[in-house]
Amino acid sequence: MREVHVRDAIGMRLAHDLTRIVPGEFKGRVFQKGHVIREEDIPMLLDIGKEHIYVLEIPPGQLHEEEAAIRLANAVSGDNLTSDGPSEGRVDLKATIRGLLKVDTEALWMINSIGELAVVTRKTDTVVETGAMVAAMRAIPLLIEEQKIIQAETTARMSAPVITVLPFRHTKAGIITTGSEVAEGRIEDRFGPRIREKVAPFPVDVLGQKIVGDRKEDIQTAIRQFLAQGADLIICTGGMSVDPDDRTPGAIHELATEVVTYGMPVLPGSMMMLAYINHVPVFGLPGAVIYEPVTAFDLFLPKILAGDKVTRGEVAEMGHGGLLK
Ligand SMILES: Nc1nc2c(c(=O)[nH]1)N[C@H]1C(S)=C(S)[C@@H](COP(=O)(O)OP(=O)(O)OC[C@H]3O[C@@H](n4cnc5c(N)ncnc54)[C@H](O)[C@@H]3O)O[C@H]1N2
Ligand code: MOO
Repeated sequence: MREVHVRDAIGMRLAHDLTRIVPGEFKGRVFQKGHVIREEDIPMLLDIGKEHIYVLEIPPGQLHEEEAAIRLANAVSGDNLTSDGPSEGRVDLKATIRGLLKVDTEALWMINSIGELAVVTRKTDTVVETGAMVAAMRAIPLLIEEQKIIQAETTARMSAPVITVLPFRHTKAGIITTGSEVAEGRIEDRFGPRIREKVAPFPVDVLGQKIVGDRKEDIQTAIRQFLAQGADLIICTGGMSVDPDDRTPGAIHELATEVVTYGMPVLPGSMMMLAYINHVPVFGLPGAVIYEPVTAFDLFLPKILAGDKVTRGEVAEMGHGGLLK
């Protein structure tokens, strides 16, 4: 901090907040710490009795925490985000839509390894509401080496973007329910209502539900019919485990252009299948989805509805933290 005459302080930063008091009318902050003094501020400064003020001296090659936070936010922010601040040296990123938060976790790790700065996010692949705070960032010291921010900016540019929110797409879904016990009316179908409940928070139109038995050909005919109707998501239920009547995985497998996985390191829901027929994702949901409140299906559904392609690598990573129950 250095003491300077106000007339010499133009372009310098205030070292602390300045308060004005007008009896009966006003008491509060008129200039904020870090504020860059402009020519037009001088009359007000003199009005509140400040002929001399303390300014922050920023040596070349250093950045004030607020500028550092603003630059970090600009560097990491992708689509559907707005920034808020700086306040107390921190800039926040908020979602401007309801969607799926995507964080490039590797780039984030690299940025946070630079030191003396912090970029903090919610977990990637979480559903975020409009207006929700999804990330916050700051420099740790009041003055930070500009080189560190440049390094963060370079890392962010290579991964573009580090943080983004994907919108949920308008999706037409077809439900195919297998199982002779349901087709023959021995038990009441519980899967249809369950899936409608799971997709309700998203822009999904359910084209319909086809109740088929355990014949592979019937499951495949139902899949083809939904594709012909323009379905961009197909959800098959039941018949996913090891019994002779469990024909769903085979039926999907034969029609699929890509099977991402049959079985995954998540419990409950480990017998789930995810495949693609061209660009249309196809789920095979195990019985556990009707019984358990949260399963593998809940982890994958938002990604699929945001059009985020699921890879085998991501599936394998889910074992860590995949014990949901
Ligand atoms: N020996 C093994 N047994 C089981 C395995 C395994 O790997 N080896 N996996 C277990 C897991 S995990 C699950 S989950 C379950 C269920 O898997 P399925 O998807 O094959 O389910 P189903 O056999 O078709 O049905 C199980 C149960 O749920 C009832 N069900 C099915 N669909 C409906 C419906 N639409 N509405 C109402 N109820 C429905 C069905 O009647 C059965 O009672 O397998 C474990 N076992
Ligand atoms: O597929 Mo089962 O859902 O792991 O319980």
